[in-house]
Amino acid sequence: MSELDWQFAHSYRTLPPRFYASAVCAGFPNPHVLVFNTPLAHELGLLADGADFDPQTHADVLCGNRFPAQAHAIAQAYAGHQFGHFAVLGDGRATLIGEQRTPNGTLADVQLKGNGRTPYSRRGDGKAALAPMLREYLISEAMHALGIPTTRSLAVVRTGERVYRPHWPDGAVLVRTAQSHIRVGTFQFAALGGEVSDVRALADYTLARHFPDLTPEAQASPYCALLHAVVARQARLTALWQWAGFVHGVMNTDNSAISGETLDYGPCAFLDNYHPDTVFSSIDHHGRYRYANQAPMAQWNMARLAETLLPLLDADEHRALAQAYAAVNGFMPAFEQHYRTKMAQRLGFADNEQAHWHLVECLLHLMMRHRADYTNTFARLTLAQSGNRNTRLDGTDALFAADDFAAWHQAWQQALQGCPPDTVAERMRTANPAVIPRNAHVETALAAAEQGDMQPFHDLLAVLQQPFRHGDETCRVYQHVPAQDEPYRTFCGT
Ligand SMILES: Nc1ncnc2c1ncn2[C@@H]1O[C@H](COP(=O)(O)OP(=O)(O)OP(=O)(O)O)[C@@H](O)[C@H]1O
Repeated sequence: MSELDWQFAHSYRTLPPRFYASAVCAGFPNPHVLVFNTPLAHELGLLADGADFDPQTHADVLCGNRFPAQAHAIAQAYAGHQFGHFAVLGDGRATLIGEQRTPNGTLADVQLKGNGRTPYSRRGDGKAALAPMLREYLISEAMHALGIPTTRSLAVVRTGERVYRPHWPDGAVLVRTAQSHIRVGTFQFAALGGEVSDVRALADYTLARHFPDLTPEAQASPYCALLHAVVARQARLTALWQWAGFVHGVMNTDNSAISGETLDYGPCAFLDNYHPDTVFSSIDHHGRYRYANQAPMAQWNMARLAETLLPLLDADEHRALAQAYAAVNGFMPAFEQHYRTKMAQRLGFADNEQAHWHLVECLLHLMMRHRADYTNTFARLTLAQSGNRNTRLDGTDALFAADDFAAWHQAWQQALQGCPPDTVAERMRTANPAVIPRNAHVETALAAAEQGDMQPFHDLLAVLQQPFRHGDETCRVYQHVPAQDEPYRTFCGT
């Protein structure tokens, strides 16, 4: 039976000691591995291809009861603006056990989430409940399959103890991997002590780890280049969220990853019917992180990052500010470019010229007016364009029967004239997912898992791992849109 081949680096520990604290092993009574991501283990170099592996024999390591011999477990310090209010935070329920050297030469953080208290836990228990950890596994893997940069999920381990939450649910640990867990909030933490040398140390570390082409050795203005590079990644990420109809729900600066990966799957969810004001988080009373506000909020987070870098940008305050403004102001044009291109592809266009974008805008407006389902509308158009004209999908009937939609459809088909139909259909099939992790289906799978039945979870996961299989019968079950009482707001726990 194979072992997991941990090849750890501990580069984060080269930062000044105030950036982290040592973490200790957990003592869970009866850990049981519920789900293990074998393909990801291969990608990370943890398992050889074809290896005979039983994750159960690694339950103690995967839940944090025992650290691998090569581990130097730490909790990372960070700060963050949470719903606009600044707080000093840190991993209160997470432990970085090491940075795995992957076969392609990069480092990937291996972090346990929910494995108990750390020096940053404040009054929290450091634990996590089963359903939210399985939810993070499911949605992060769905995001990955959709081509959206994200932290990944290696395993979920039920710990064998109950945690103090409503209904005393089972406790669990998620094993999460990431290009890194450096956050905008990590830079805010670095700047907090007032030592420019701390910000410089973190910036240099970030450059070396994520942007090796931009290091001080390679660039005249490495810190300005770093800011531009992070802005570019965040702009692309946010555009992909908008394209997919993903509402992150808690875009605090401590959840904004410098790597440009989606981080923290607490109150997130995907749109059912299209409406720009959709909010899923029950604590987001003013809609700060509503669907339509995600790009401005991501840009706001970039401004917070820029503030921390000001002393490194230029000795002259005005010149530093000018550089910061220029970088942060680059967010919206980059976002628009990515978003419009992806949305034009949804309608089969290769480019996002104004006339094509106008068609997208008009369709979104019609979808809002007719309360049409976002994903299913594009999936139905895709099937129709592929010659499958009679396929009806939930949440699209009112739209497709409307006169204003017929006029739009005619204009769209006219715009497509001259484009090879097969190319258009193929472009649409790859730009429009057939399935997304709809809240209702996710909740059903999690409820079954809480009762000890993991089959619905695995069935849903299998479909989400191949989201572009239009017309597939298995997909159809998950294209069903259950009736909603609340039109635009859904509540989901974290
Ligand atoms: N049960 C808990 N015990 C201790 N600290 C906690 C607990 N739950 C959350 N925290 C801490 O509260 C802060 C905000 O929590 P949030 O839910 O945004 O993060 P998270 O989901 O725990 O972690 P991440 O952002 O890494 O996914 C973080 O510093 C987190 O570590």
